Amino acid sequence: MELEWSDFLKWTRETQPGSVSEQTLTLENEVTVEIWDSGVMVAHPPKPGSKDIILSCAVHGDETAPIEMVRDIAHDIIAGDLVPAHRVMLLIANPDAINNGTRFVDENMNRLFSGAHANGNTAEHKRAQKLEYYVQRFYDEATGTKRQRFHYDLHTAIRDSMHEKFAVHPFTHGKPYKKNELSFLNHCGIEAVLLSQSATTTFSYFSAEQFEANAFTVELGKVKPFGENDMSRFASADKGLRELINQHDLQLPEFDANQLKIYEVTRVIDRQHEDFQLHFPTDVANFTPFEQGYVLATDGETEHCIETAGERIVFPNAKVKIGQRALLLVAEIPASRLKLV
Ligand SMILES: O=C(O)CCC(=O)N[C@@H](CCC(=O)O)C(=O)O
Ligand SMILES: [Zn+2]
Repeated sequence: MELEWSDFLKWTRETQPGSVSEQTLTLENEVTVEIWDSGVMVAHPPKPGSKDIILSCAVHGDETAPIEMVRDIAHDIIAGDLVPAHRVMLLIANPDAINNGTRFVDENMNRLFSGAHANGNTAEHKRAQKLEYYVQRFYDEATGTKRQRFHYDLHTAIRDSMHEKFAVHPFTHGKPYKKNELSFLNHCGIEAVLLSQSATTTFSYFSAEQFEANAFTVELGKVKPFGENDMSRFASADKGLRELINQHDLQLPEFDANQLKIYEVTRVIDRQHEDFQLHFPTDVANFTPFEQGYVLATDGETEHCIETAGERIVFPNAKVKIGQRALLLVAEIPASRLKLV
């Protein structure tokens, strides 16, 4: 399949990952664009700034709004309308799942990073391994000192949410949270940050843990089919990410704790039995609180209840495979409790 530079998403959807030879194009503005694989584009100006920025989408194939955002960013770079000041990698992670119109084909790709891809042999396992390699290569190929690494893994959620836009901050293993990163998320219209308290096998945790990248899973709204997204609802995130790319030294307002809700993950409930049921309807939004004692789920003989007042539900999903996360419980904490730098 001949590479269609002007329609990276279409070409990606028509091309099998792993079947592509690398290609390079130098634009009139002297930005070099490289294609490393289906869905893998790297752009760099002749004198890149200090940031190495990764934007990924379609780790879940039916989360179309971020795919449209990344598609348009790729298009605007190729057209010369968005001129990167820094090295940028754009990833369309799971083209097969996009074509299938589903979250995944065989295996949830966002459970296959940090080496978990070694436990199976599906196309998603192989692609996750390749994506890890591309991330490593992208960060390793940077030259110059004092590099700042970024990875925004863009998603939309299955349910409505009391915070339409929120980010999951991968577990820091005790390292402090960065005020300028929280400010940037806020600048992108993110209303809440959820602090993960354990190692995971998500894409953002991989980049944060392996490469000390400022990496986040960013939930920008609700899953909708192509053509049904109101892109005006994604405008702040789109603007912020484009500014990160095309400004040498993006100036951000001071971190304002009043502008961002902070939640800590209090419990991760993994499905253990075939007989797993959630005891609230599908239209209950993420971050909804329940009263103490409410039985949220039964898993075989086990009941999962609200243990402390103020606990809220996030990402409930009774259909996950046994052993995978079926529900997160979170609680709001004051920003004053955070170790910040
Ligand atoms: O809406 C849902 O239930 C899932 C949305 C989603 O895909 N969330 C990510 C979060 C990843 C993280 O915890 O960093 C996922 O479940 O993979
Ligand atoms: Zn997702």
